[in-house]
Amino acid sequence: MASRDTTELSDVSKMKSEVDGSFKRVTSTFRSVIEAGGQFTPEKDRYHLYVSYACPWATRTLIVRKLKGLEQIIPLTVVSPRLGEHGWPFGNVDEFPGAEADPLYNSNYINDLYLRADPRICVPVRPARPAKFTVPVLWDKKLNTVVNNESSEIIRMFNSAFNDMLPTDKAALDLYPEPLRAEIDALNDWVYSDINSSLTWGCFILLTYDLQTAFIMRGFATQQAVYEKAVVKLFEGLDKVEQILTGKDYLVGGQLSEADVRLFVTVIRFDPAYVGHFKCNIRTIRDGYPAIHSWLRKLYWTIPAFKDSTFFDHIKGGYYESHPNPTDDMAQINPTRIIPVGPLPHIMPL
Ligand SMILES: N[C@@H](CCC(=O)N[C@@H](CS)C(=O)NCC(=O)O)C(=O)O
Repeated sequence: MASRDTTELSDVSKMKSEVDGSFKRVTSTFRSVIEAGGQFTPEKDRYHLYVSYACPWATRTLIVRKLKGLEQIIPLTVVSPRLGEHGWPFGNVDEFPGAEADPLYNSNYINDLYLRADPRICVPVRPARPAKFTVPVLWDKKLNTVVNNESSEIIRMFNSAFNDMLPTDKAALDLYPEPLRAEIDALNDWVYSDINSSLTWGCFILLTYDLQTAFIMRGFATQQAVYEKAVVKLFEGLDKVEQILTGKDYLVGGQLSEADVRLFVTVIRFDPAYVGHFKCNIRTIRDGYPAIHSWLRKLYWTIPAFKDSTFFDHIKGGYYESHPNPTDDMAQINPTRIIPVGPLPHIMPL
């Protein structure tokens, strides 16, 4: 958990519209750590994970939970992908295949959980919705609070905090291995201080952040110039990933790491959602980036944690059907709510 706080670089909920149509971020709320001897100790069935399959950040936690075999230790609840004016609805409020009710408190919205944890956090951020309550949420059933709502930190906890309870092979799987940590931490530092600089070779985590940021900026940008700058930068980033992945199966150190997880959740959404919804259409992954496409398909088709955490109906529902309040700035992106059928298939075979 050593790396610097880069949350404000990744969290759509922390962004505020600027005059040029881009977005600015504010600081996160729940940043506790599960660790032996701490307030939140590693325990079976003490914690509960709330996610949306639509959300790339939440999907990071799903993939790592599954890779590490934490399904029996940390139960999961999936909300409806249709983010609305009251936030993320549970399945009892907005029926959607795969969306569930809240088994702990029968909440209507993810917001209810945040307010249960801290009634003071209902601070207006955008006029259309009174507050921003994000997924993923790692909830503590013992203290009735949010442990952490920052995916990059949750996946680090999942990577190591529960190892004593896991079978040897799962405990041995290290997605943040010691020899790579300095590199990853340095990258996060660089992102924190200089996100707008051009990308550096080998900055895998940085690149993931930058791609996510560019997607968001491009999608939400209301000004042509901001859009064009962001989309060009995004594709320059993809060009570099393409070179990095040429002849390789993984991003860092010849092994699966959190860098792959963090990039996968973005790239898997690219052709089905970002190309159309966010006008990210200079090239597609399937037609423009053979190395990325091969890496993507190998992860998806050969490692079940990746495929089992990917639900294209939720992804498309999330992007194309969310934000029904027409005054919400994000509602401007797809006011008709029509969901494109393609591309078919959503992911190509190996
Ligand atoms: N930094 C957070 C970002 C989480 C985030 O932005 N989640 C979005 C969905 S992709 C969300 O829940 N937004 C709620 C809203 O916009 O009201 C993380 O990585 O966990």
